[in-house]
Amino acid sequence: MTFFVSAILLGVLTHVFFHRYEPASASGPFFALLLEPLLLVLFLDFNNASLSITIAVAAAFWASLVTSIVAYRLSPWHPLAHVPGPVLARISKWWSVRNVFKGNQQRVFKALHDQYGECVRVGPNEVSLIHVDAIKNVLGAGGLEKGQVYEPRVDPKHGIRSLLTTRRPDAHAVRRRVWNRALSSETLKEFEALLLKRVQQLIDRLDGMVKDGQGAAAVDLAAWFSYFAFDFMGDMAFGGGFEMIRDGGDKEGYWTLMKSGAKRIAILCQLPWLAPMLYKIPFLTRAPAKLRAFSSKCAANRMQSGPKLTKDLWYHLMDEEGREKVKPPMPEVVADGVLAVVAGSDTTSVALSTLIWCLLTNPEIYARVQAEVDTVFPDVDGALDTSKHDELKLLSACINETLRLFPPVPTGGARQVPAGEPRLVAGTWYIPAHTQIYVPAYVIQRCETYFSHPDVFDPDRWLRTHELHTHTPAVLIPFSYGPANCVGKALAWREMLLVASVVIRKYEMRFAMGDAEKWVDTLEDAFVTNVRGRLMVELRLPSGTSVQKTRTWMFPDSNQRTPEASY
Ligand code: HEM
Repeated sequence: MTFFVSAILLGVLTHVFFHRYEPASASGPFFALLLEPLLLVLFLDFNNASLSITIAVAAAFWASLVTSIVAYRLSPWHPLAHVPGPVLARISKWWSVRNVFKGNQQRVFKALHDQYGECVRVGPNEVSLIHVDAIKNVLGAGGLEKGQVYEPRVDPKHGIRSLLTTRRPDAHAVRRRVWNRALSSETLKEFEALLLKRVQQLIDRLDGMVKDGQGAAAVDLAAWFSYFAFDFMGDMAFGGGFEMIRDGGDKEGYWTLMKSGAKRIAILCQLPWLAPMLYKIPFLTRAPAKLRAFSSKCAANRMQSGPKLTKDLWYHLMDEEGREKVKPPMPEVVADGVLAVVAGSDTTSVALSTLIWCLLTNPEIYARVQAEVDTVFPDVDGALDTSKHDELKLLSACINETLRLFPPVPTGGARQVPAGEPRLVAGTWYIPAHTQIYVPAYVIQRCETYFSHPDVFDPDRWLRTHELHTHTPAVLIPFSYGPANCVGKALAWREMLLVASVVIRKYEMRFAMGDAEKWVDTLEDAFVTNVRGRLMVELRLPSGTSVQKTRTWMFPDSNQRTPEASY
């Protein structure tokens, strides 16, 4: 009897201890939980200790520990007791792991907000908040710092942080200064030659397929947009290295590696305390290590070759111009190069794919956009002229509306309330210290409080001059908000407008498969959206257009032909 009472007491005490001194890694607690029952048995009755008694004591200890944790998390004494949410989410993080594993976190969060309201408890110490003021107070300057959820994204072997995982605001601001310079409106012009080269290559490949299909071809546009965005970001970050458009797929396997890694990391982010332990398992670190080795090789090549067609992102991040007092450390620049490829490729390609999907499911709007693009670019070759992007009002509205309905980063990372008093974050919501707060773009942008008919694709809501309906542009946050918002926003807009207008100007499009309307249901929330389904679209040249003719596009700015040989 003494054994069991002691085991139960020890279970409760262990919970109190770990609650007070929360461990950063699971390895300490893991061994403590294994050893404690054994030590208890030896301590209470060293002479009569046996395996069966130890097992029974361990079972009582663990049961008491779990009961104590669950009871506390559900109790009215928990600091988040005032926030409603599903029981499983309040009890354990494994509920979130399941959602991320299934890839439907954004849809689950949406359903929960529909059920419980603007603030929902989505984890034992986590809330999701969709109040307009939370955008400024959580994500804005002077808001909250990035939460623990970012820790598993840090290079496990060397502890090197990228810009994204630099959580301390002062350190982040220092690194961000270099990035801001790298992706300013002036440098955007510099990158245009690289961008146009890849757009030309993409169109050449699509043209080739259309020609082979004698005027029409069914292609997986989502895949080709991915190849384009990945190759382009490889050019930007490392002066080249990826050739997916040329190969028509992922011959080298690095794209697949990144994608599978992205999902695994998204899952681990739900269990930041478990990550240091899991990262000791070689099987789990093999993929990131391979990726790191490849990135380092690309970086070394780039160092040797210098910038190719024009100054690239590496040029600025490595400060090859010599503007910083202290040169950025090479490992950090490599980490930022990988970040650029990860952050800048799938986001942009998903946005382009969902845009085309939205247009094809709304034929009237598609016809209007087509008319606009044809008017702005009367000559098909002129669609590469980025100086006319300001005239693409309806296309820009369609991109805004696509990013509203399908933000490529649907939930994003959480911010964390610092130690101390509860913080008034928005409305009447006081959120206690150490709580992680999500402001999910997918949910807030589809909230009826902020937009009329929020689930309808209605680009005109961005064009109306006098508003009859509810319209709150302040909650459009596909690029996040504040000092850690997307630094590549202007570049992403340039890419999206360019590729979309070229494709729309050049081809007539329609779904090539019967059930293509369900394609958006295959979009997974793995931090950045993961496209699982194929977006099969039939591309057809308008009658009277020849493939040959359109293959001689010129670069409007540089007057330079595409260097075919370099593909
Ligand atoms: C449609 C395209 C894009 C969307 C929707 C998008 C969205 C976002 C979002 C939501 C964040 C914040 C993530 C967080 O707080 O955890 C972010 C950060 C970031 N994005 Fe983008 N992004 C896009 C394209 C790009 C491009 C083309 C680049 C080019 C390099 C880029 C580079 C970055 C970087 C470096 C960060 C980290 C910023 C920081 O922590 O200060 N993104 N992006």
